[in-house]
This record gives sequence, C-alpha cells and structure tokens, in this order.
Amino acid sequence: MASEPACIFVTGTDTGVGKTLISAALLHAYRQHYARVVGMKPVAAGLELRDGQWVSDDVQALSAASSITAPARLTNPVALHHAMSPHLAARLEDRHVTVAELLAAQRELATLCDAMVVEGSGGWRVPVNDTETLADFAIALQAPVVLVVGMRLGCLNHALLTAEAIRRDGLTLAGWVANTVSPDMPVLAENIDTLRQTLDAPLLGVVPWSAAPDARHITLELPAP
Ligand SMILES: Nc1ncnc2c1ncn2[C@@H]1O[C@H](COP(=O)(O)OP(=O)(O)OP(=O)(O)O)[C@@H](O)[C@H]1O
Ligand SMILES: C[C@H](N)[C@H](N)CCCCCC(=O)O
Ligand SMILES: [Mg+2]
Repeated sequence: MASEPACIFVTGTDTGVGKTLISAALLHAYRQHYARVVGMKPVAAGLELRDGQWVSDDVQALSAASSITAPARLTNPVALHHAMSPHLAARLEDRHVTVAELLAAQRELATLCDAMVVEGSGGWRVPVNDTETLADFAIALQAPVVLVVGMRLGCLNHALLTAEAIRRDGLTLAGWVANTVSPDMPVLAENIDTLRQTLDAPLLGVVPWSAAPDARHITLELPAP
C-alpha cells in the first residue's frame, strides 16, 4: 500500500490574514523535500471573471506554488461565486456542500502526491452548511494544523481562541506563522513575543509586511512530521 502523503491544514485567525500566501510558501518549503507537492482549497468562496473564466485567486496561487498539476475537481472541489461565508454562498447557488464530499476529493488527491497543503476558508469554525464547519473537515482529515496569525490589533484574542478550539477538537497545533498584514502595527515584536509565550506551539516564521508579497521569497520552517 502506498504511504500517506504529508498533509497539513492551514487555518487563520480570520479571513484576509494571508493564509493563501503562507500556504503557497509552505508548498515551496515542501518542494525542497518532496517531488509531488500540491495545494488544495476545498472551498473557494469568491470567484473572479478573468478572460471569460470564473477563477479563484486562492486556487490559482496554490496551483502556481504546486509541483504537480492535479484535476480541479480534486484541488478545489467546491468553487462558489460569492465572497461570503461558504454556507451562504452555497445557499445562493442552491448547493449543499458536505464535509464528506470534501474528504472524498482529498482522499483521491492524496493518491497523487507526496505532500499536500490544505488551505481553509476564513477562520477555524466557518460553516460549510447548516450543521458542519470547515473544522469538521480538518477533524476528518486528522491533519496537523498550522495557524496563520494576521498581526494586527485584536490578533492575540483571535489566536488564543483559535488555538484553544483546535486543541479542543482533538487536533495538533503543529505551528503558527506571524504574518505582518499591517505595515504599521504598534509593538509588533511584543505581540509576537506574547504569542510565543502563550500559544505553546512552534513559531514557523515571521513574515514582514510587503507591498508585493511573494511566496517564493518567504522562508518558513516546516512543522515536525
Ligand atoms: N505579509 C504581507 N504583507 C502585505 N500584504 C499581505 C501580507 N500577507 C498577506 N497580504 C495581503 O493580504 C490580503 C489578504 O490575504 P489572503 O487573501 O492571502 O488572506 P486569506 O487568509 O488567504 O483569506 P481567505 O480567507 O479569503 O482565504 C491579500 O491582498 C494579500 O496579498
Ligand atoms: C470570502 C472570504 N474571502 C472567504 N473566502 C470566506 C470567509 C468566511 C468568513 C465567515 C465568517 O467567519 O464570518
Ligand atoms: Mg486565501
């Protein structure tokens, strides 16, 4: 039987904290160790019309950072037009998204790769339907979790609550990344230190604010296997 690929689930303290950028950087880091590395965005909510095609920026960024091309039905089984919570975006399209269908895609994708980075949508407990959340998908995966902390005022509370929820859900917080999404956050270093002391998980990297962030130029530690 083929061995299971390395797989991590990337969540964030919120939407817009740089999960996509950090997931792409993690894909580049995995490529130093594994040949077949692929990103998955199980649910993309918010599509753009480009050259006559509806595309997800997140899916495109993960695909650009992957070393293999896999079918879109596996790397992004659910693509919803509206930029809103997945359960509401799905409702507008009369679609019922289930954790089971996301898991089926992930299982098939796992047969094609040696390492996989799965990017969540929004924060930890974002609904995908009226009864299930993306956290349920992460639980089904039993994957270690990497938390992207968008360094801005309010992030300490969000980071600590998210870490608590991940652990209460029985998963391992394998590491966290301090992503500087605000160019002028006061006492940034002190905030990072506070999280170093309280999150009780490895800090995989501190990413500075950049006017044009590029995942290829971000160096991150990988979580311990
Ligand atoms: N270190 C950084 N410096 C400057 N801008 C950043 C940085 N990290 C992320 N950004 C910008 O912040 C915005 C939001 O980031 P991004 O879309 O990656 O968030 P996300 O957490 O993936 O959101 P979603 O929940 O929609 O997937 C993007 O425009 C991105 O380029
Ligand atoms: C549209 C956005 N960029 C993400 N794709 C989805 C964010 C869902 C957030 C839901 C919530 O927590 O209120
Ligand atoms: Mg994203």
